[in-house]
Amino acid sequence: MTTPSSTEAPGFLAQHLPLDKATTSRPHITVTWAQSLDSKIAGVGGKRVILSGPESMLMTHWLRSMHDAILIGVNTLILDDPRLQINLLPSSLNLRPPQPLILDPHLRFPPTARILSEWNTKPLERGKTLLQPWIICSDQVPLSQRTSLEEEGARVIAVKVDEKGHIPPSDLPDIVGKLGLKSVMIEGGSKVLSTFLHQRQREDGSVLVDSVVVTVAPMFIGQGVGVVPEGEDKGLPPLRTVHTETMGKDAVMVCTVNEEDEE
Ligand SMILES: NC(=O)C1=CN([C@@H]2O[C@H](COP(=O)(O)OP(=O)(O)OC[C@H]3O[C@@H](n4cnc5c(N)ncnc54)[C@H](OP(=O)(O)O)[C@@H]3O)[C@@H](O)[C@H]2O)C=CC1
Ligand SMILES: Nc1nc(O)c(N)c(N[C@@H]2O[C@H](COP(=O)(O)O)[C@@H](O)[C@H]2O)n1
Repeated sequence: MTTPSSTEAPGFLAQHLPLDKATTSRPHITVTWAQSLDSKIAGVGGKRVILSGPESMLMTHWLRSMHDAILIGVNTLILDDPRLQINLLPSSLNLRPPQPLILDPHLRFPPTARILSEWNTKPLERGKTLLQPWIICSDQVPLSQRTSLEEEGARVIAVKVDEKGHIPPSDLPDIVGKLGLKSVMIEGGSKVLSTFLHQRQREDGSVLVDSVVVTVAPMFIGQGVGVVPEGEDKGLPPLRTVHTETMGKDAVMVCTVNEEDEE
């Protein structure tokens, strides 16, 4: 069993993930979540549940610190009002905070969201513990709406969407590459996890998702939000576990997508 250090990234993460925030031109994509034993990531109506114990939560903050950006869907932003920071790690390490990225095709982002209000009200923390929230929306959103959110302090990036109105997962490497980001940690929620796991390949034929890091907490949620939405459990990629670690009460699995493992 490992208790992660607050001054050094857990060795198993350093071994398998982009500690140096990736050096190649191909952005590294990690998909991660915390789940219960009955494969739920939140309670009824999307109510946030603290699944991770202190040890695995610290690991998640190390994982965040190892990526250039943290990406979530807009529902998670609205339901959880997350910080997406690395505040469990000591500030003396002077780690650059990861860039918050929100997938929000219709620009439903509430200007009251904590990641924006803290950016606006704590100017001395900018670049230290806080980065400006970047929101990726559809290029069909009227310019006036985009400008209005930019005036509130966010950066809005307009991109083409797919027939479902989603930001196409296969376009993400290109989108983040153009933004100068070399690695992205996708934290959820359920719909975003599902579309990214289902999109098996990049345009060059390589796997879209390089790493999957799952925290399994020894608890049952019962009714709630599944890792992927109901009915979307077909067509998920074969995973190969490259490391399992017990952290406090939780198990943390590091996996890769291995298409050749599929029967
Ligand atoms: N335990 C854990 O580790 C985590 C749990 N959660 C939980 O997840 C829940 C929210 O999940 P969920 O409701 O599924 O919502 P998501 O957070 O996955 O957001 C989904 C929305 O993102 C937009 N979107 C843009 N591009 C895409 C794309 N490619 N694929 C999917 N969606 C896209 C859509 O917005 P639009 O509808 O406007 O088109 C869509 O409805 C919350 O309850 C939260 O607590 C979240 C993160 C981690
Ligand atoms: N690793 C992990 N464990 C849990 O138990 C969780 N509920 C989550 N949720 C994710 O973390 C976000 C909240 O982040 P902050 O604490 O505000 O930094 C939440 O929105 C989910 O993405 N993760």
